[in-house]
Amino acid sequence: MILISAEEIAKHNTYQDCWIIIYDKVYNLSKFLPEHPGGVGVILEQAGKDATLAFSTIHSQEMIHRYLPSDACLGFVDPATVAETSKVEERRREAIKNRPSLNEILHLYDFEAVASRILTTETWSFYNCAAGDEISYRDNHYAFLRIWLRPRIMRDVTHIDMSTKILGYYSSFPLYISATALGKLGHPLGEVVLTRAAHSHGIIQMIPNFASCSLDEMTIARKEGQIQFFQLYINKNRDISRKVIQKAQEKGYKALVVTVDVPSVGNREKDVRMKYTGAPPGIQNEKDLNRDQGVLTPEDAILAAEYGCDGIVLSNHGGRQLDFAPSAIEVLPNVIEGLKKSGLLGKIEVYIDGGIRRGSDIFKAIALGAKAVGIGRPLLYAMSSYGQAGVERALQILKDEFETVMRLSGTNMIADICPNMIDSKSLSNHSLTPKDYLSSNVYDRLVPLRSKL
Ligand code: HEM
Ligand SMILES: Cc1cc2nc3c(=O)[nH]c(=O)nc-3n(C[C@H](O)[C@H](O)[C@H](O)COP(=O)(O)O)c2cc1C
Repeated sequence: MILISAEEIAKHNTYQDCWIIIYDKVYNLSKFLPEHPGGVGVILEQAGKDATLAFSTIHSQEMIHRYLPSDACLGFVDPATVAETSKVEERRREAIKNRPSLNEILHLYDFEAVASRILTTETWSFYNCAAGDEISYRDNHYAFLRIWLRPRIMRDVTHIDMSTKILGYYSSFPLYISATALGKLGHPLGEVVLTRAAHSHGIIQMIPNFASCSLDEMTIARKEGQIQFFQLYINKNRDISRKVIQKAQEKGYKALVVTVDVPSVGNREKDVRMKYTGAPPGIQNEKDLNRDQGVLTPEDAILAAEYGCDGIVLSNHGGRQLDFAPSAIEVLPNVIEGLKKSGLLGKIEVYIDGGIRRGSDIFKAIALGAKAVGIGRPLLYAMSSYGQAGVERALQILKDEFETVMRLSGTNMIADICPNMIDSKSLSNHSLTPKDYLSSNVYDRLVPLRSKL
């Protein structure tokens, strides 16, 4: 067995001379590189390094034998020379190897459990964290548990049409992908994975201003006729924002979604603690934001309508900004009522996000007056654990659950889902939340430092 030191491998890191490590074996990819169907760049980023993780989230192991001649394998990396950081990689590699198969995944919490093992501690903390004691974050989910259904029977539910329109654009069911920054922390292809899955399911993706992928990468990934919206943080220097908007328009994004709830970044303790042990690059960019406040009250909803917005997203930013800001689902009835009283209902579309984990959550939001709902973390977890196939499965699970709830509630189309299909009288009574073991089993508790003493 030929052993090659990590130091030696690191020297072969160029286009002409490219070695990488996959599953402890060293490969000379110099000849294969120009032919790699996924492009030269992704492999060059790994040149001279252990590429197992990047490789295994995209390819199966047998791909190597199918595409590379046997003499491309030069030997094994000498384990004695592997740096400490690779032990982290080793843990992640094991987690990928031992992850359940996709058809064993039954609900969105399964993705969260798998991702918590696969992601680096830093990325997990960034994706999972929320503000303060994470009360708003948890209540985003719990609030849905305070709404019950009022199913109607003796109706013909043979044909269910889940399709709807979001700002006039078709969506196969009332869900869109919310903007979440820094997708490449979780998957080498980043947001492009979400773009492709959104297309497979006929839903709209909201592209984050702070995407890891360039606008070009995401535009190229877009299929003919696919609709994307662009999320924008307004920069203090308005000229910069104007240029970004112009570029987004040129690239064919159909709507601009202005995030107005981040005048400064919330106090995200899980993430902050991780920064002491080394933050993933780029997160600090989030500080460079604008001065407005978020839409969580009827007053601001009316203001947004008066400013001429076509729609609003009720959101507490996934509980990542102001702890004890109410959940979007809880404020939804008040906002609808406020718009109605001002004669603005019907002039502006209302969307919500935060804590959507089940098809029944979507149903409850529609019944209370939302046009559609957005989803953030669960898709990041699905993407990080299983790539595009994972995101597609997550969306399919939600679609199937939603269809079942529609059918068993006696509704055939979205217009049938109205306030009297649900019982929301306990929505604002926070002491009446039932215990949800699935959600609490994957919740990553904030732990005081005492645990280290
Ligand atoms: C042993 C070396 C490798 C072989 C034989 C290989 C082979 C292939 C093949 C055949 C494809 C076409 C798509 C498919 O059939 O899935 C592909 C795509 C791709 N590969 Fe590799 N690859 C290798 C290494 C890597 C590495 C190290 C990365 C690092 C991230 C990578 C990233 C990608 C990406 C991003 C795509 C495009 C996938 C997509 O667009 O969906 N590959 N590769
Ligand atoms: C990791 C992460 C990054 C996010 N980045 C952004 C962002 O860049 N811009 C934005 O407007 N919202 C951002 N959000 C908020 C989401 O758009 C959305 O409001 C939230 O994720 C919904 O809650 P959920 O994760 O429970 O589905 C982010 C959320 C997460 C979890």
